[in-house]
Amino acid sequence: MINASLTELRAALDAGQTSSVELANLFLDRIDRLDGTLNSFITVDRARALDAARAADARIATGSAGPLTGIPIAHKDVFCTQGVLTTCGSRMLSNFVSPYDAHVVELLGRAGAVMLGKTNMDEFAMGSSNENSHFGAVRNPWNTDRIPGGSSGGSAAAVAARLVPAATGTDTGGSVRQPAALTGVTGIKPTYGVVSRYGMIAYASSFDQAGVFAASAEDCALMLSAIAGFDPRDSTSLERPAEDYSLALQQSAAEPARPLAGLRIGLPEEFFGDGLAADVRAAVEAAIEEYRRLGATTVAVKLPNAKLAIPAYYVLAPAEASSNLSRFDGVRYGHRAAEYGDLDDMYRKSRAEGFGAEVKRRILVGTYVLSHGYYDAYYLQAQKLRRLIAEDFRAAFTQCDVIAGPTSPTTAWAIGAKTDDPVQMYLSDIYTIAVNLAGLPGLSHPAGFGDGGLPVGLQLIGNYFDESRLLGTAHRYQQATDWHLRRPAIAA
Ligand SMILES: NC(=O)C[C@H](N)C(=O)O
Repeated sequence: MINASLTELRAALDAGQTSSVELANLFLDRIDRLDGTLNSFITVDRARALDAARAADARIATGSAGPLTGIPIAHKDVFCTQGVLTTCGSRMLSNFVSPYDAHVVELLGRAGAVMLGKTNMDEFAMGSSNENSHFGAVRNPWNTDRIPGGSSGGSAAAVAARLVPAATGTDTGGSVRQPAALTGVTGIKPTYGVVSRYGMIAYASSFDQAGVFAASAEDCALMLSAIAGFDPRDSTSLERPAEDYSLALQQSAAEPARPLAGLRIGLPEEFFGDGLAADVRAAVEAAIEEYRRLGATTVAVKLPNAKLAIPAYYVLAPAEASSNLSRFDGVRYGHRAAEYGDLDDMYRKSRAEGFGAEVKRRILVGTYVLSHGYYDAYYLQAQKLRRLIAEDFRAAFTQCDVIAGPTSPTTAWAIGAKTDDPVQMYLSDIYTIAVNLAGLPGLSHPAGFGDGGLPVGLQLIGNYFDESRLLGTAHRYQQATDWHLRRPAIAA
């Protein structure tokens, strides 16, 4: 049961072969047993999970279950959960209990999914390795000396280790796709505006987008269908009719032996240049060969400004973060220094104590690039680069339907290997961040293994609102391959 797909779990629940309470206990017991090593959860709420599971079982008994009713899930600790701790991986919010649910939490709750707990993450989603959490580093289930990627590393590691069958994440600059790649699971970040940001603690609001992790594209489609759709409480939520992303997966192919016939895959030369590790390149090229075998054609495309994505992002995201994080002042909620003089001293001490080093670095950078005299030189320039990068993708999509390449230039590195070098850390998102700058959807799926048996991910990038095509493409690949079914020993 621990390796079952969401569809298989649904069938087992509906047939009475298992119950939601049984499933919740099964996965909660795994968390108890294994998460001491992985540290993928910040909060586990057994009592609440079992209450929700009992309610799900009652609903299943009446025949009114939806696709996710009774299925255990976990939420990244960036999503507000009423009555349950929401820390965002920070000391600043280590005592924060939200008075309301995030939109994503509300929708999955309404669908009857059973939240087991909240997953570990880089503080305020700032990081690419999950070493920036106030609650300690998360370990990669494939090799516990390695990082799982970040910032949604807790969700990715928990799904990879089968502590939970599916989980939510957020992707501001790669935070769903990169950890999905490094832990060997499937993850999708939809088009900016497809999922409401209401109740998702803001980092860089023009980039922040919720996404999901699961073993397969098929499972991700079920999760994404549950959380996508217009929400008037988020001003950037798009007024589009809700989509059922599973439908695209069910369509039968005109040519069964070549189910991807007609699909044009763009391969950007910039994604296969210097800096790409040989083992990752080999796995990704083999996966692309498989795509060709399935009927797709490949075409060389150019993203000439993609190399500027990291510098642009690391101006814009900190700028937005410096504004968003100004709300954490110790007055209404969050950490407040125990001793202080006047009000300014209280602010200063509360923020100095509440935020970790990377968060402080970004607040400083963000404040600097927005300041008088530097705004034009940095912030405005970065906005222009953002436009150029989006324009590159627009041009590429006149030649192809999806873009493919590696998700991450390397496999998971050793814990501590990049903590002293923030630029090296930032560069690990070299292939993912351009997608956030453009607001496009992106997916990462397992595509084999590199040196040391560490997972490699392949990234598929789609045009705006092409989530169905991304999921459908990955699904065809997964029907023909079994990388997504491989599990680390911890899940055997
Ligand atoms: N939040 C993210 O998407 C992670 C990205 N590496 C960052 O630190 O900003």
